[in-house]
Amino acid sequence: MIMEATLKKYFGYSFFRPYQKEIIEQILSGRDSLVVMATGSGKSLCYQIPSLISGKTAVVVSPLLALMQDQVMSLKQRGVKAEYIGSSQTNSAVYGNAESGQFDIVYMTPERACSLPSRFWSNLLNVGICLLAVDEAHCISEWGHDFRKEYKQLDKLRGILLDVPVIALTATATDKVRLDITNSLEMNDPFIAIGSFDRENLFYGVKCCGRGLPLVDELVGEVSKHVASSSSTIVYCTTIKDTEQIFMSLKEAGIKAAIYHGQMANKAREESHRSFIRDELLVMVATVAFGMGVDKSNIRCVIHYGCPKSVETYYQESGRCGRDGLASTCWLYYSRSDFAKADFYCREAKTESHKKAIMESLKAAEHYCSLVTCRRKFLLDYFGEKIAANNCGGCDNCTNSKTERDMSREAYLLLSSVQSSGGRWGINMPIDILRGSRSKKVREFQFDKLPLHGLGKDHPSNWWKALADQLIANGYLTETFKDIYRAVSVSKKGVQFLSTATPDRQQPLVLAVTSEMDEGEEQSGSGKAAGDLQNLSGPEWNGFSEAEEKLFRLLLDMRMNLARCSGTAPYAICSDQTIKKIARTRPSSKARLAIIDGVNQHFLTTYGDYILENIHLLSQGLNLSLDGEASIQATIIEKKNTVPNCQRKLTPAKFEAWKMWHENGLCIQEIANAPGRPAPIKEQTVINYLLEAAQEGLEINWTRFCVEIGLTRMVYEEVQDAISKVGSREKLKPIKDELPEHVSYVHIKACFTIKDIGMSTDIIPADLQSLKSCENRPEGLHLFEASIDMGANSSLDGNGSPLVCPHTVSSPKILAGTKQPRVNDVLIPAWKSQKIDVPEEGSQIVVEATRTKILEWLRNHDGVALSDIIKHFNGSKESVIDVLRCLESEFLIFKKNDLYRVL
Ligand SMILES: Nc1ncnc2c1ncn2[C@@H]1O[C@H](COP(=O)(O)OP(=O)(O)OP(=O)(O)O)[C@@H](O)[C@H]1O
Repeated sequence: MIMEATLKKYFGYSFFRPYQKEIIEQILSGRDSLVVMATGSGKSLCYQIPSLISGKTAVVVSPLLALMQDQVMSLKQRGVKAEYIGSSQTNSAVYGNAESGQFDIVYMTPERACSLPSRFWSNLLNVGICLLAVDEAHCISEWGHDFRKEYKQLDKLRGILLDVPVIALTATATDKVRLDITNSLEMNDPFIAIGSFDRENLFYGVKCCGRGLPLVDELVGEVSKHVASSSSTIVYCTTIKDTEQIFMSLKEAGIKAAIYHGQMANKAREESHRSFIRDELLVMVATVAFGMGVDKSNIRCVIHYGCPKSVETYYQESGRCGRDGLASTCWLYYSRSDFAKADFYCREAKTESHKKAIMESLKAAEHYCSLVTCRRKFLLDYFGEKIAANNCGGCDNCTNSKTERDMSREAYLLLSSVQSSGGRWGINMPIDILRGSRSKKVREFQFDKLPLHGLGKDHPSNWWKALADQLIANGYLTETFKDIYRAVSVSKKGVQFLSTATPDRQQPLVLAVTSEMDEGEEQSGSGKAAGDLQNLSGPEWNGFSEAEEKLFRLLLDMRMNLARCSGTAPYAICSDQTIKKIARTRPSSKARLAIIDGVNQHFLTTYGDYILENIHLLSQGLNLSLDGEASIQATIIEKKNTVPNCQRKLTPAKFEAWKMWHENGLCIQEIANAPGRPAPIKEQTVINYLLEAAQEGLEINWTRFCVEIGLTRMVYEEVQDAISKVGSREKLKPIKDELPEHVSYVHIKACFTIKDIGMSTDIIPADLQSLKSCENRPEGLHLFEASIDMGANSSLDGNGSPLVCPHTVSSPKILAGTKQPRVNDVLIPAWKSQKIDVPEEGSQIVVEATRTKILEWLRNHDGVALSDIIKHFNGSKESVIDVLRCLESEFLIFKKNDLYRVL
């Protein structure tokens, strides 16, 4: 319980993401842990929360000072006592305070950690260390892509910090690297958590500058689009020269950008970093020296200018956008000449095997560039994660309509040319032969005498290279490396193809016409991708009205001002995601502001009043009502298909069930027992019908549906966790086995549907008690009596889950002297409220519901339902709820599983 309370208090979140809770539990129990989870998946919380719970210091080893400073800045904005020890630390008291355990979290580099005197450690041990975290732990391994020898020496600390659990964290680690980490840190039976690498909110796209496309112009256009919408972009270049060139091109186009590379002075680099993370400059043009662990959560786009050196680095660098979970884009711009940079990348290699590893990495990155299939699938596959679907809907290859055609003749020519030239050259030689080159080499080997010579003149060289990529990807050609040189030969599959072919007849071979091949076709344009991004962002933001969009922008400006006044970065105050939620719900009180995801105690107490005042004024100016979630919910629903023309795929029984629920407003239970049926059907069957209707695109008021089946956001998160653990959705049973009893198959199926049709989880009530039931009724239906449910209109589905029929409840007994509950009052779901026994008039002494009294009473009771609180305070429901809301917003109490507790 304390874990959730701590999460909300300091970070403002109501739910843990997959694995976070288990990892924290393991660390708190003293067990070493290795965490391999995607960039932005929330690894940091795993070492931050244990310290806040245990009251002991967490020591975090992190590779870069800039990264530590960012982390410390963000943590301070959350009310966490954090500091770093390092050369740029200007506060001389930090060292002493750290040693005496004054901080929750202390950051330091590996060099610093290994050079601190043993007295520091023994003093800190005396006051208490809860963990030693090694962030970016792949730096330990020579097999990792950022090897740092200082990381190798961290094992020294194990001898000093006896019994202190070590947690190593990284976003990318192959099996070899994982083993290196656990061995090097002398981990003892570590708990290993490996999360999914899928970043669902990221769109992946590649652009190639075949046909002399003005790539830089294209890039400038893309960046200016993001600047226009006030969002941040990183452009990664492979060389300092490119970095300067792109920086200048942006400047010429009037785009202000920061620049960052290794030849700049430290101070200038720091200034660039600072102005980018504080949103003073929205674009950063940098070499890959920039960004390890950059914490800025609102980067909307990462562009790579030039093919990266490996898939690992690409995944990590591109993953720096969209850390707040909002839709973001990763573009890779490359030209074929990038593929000839092997010697540039190999210059650091000291051994043959290292050179080989670099070449293999480069080959994989090139493969990513020339893919014609799903890019997400490729990336996940690369990290050993299998997905069944071939179309992710979130990459250029899956969203652009692909042209395919039979290329058997061209394939025949290329394969023959490779074979005739002996299969020992790179792809350029066979292509030169086909294109009729009379170069010295061609003549020297008499390839100009081959019958194929000149037969491929019709296509430019890059056309043939694009075909070669596909033949390699499809296994007709094999590419091997010798030193930094590559050789292409015909594979077994290719030989088979050739053996059945003649110059005039070949077996059909249908391949994609890539942008490099199709000269008449437009390149996959950024305009298209922008549309695709909308799909990724989910319906919640598409439901923004113009006025709400304006409010969102104004609130971003307000956050910028707050950040400037507080000397911090805007994202450290709260994420864009949280601002969007505020713009959407427009809370009128602190209590309502507090329940928004991302709003923590520090934020509420420091900025709460100011923000509420602004929301009030700005909403008034824009003619927006406060507490507007319901109206937005309606907008979202309106946006969905309201015309039930999807009847076509539903059987009459299913469509009828949907109509009864949606149009006639009957609840699930009523539909199951509808008069006129020869025999009642199971409620579970009705639910399945409704879910199928939703999948067919019919409108469903999800909030109402969730209330009826008892699905809360917590249950949804639990189901997502279970899916991650099981690793597949194919079978329900293993997922159900991972879940607590109260989560039924019905819940699991509903979660699947919500996710599959791309609904935002915001439509799922955070808790059922605080729902305003009438807002969830279909338009024009007012069957619900304004009443507290005292009746027994609850029933169980096939799995023992409560089903609630909110509007078929009996009238409550209302105490004289208390106010009649209004339409918008809190609904107590039937199954929760059955045991409420509202006292008869005058039968009890009235206990006044004041802050102090409620707080004191809760202190003496561990976990109390709202109904029992109301009962104790003599049913004076309205004031009880008001007081509870206040106490909740002040983080004095919290609610979990519908029970109130003191924090
Ligand atoms: N339980 C949660 N609910 C909502 N947001 C969360 C949760 N946990 C973390 N986040 C947010 O997700 C974002 C990324 O988290 P974090 O910085 O910990 O990622 P990370 O895995 O350490 O990434 P990297 O590998 O890049 O360092 C942050 O903005 C963080 O506040």
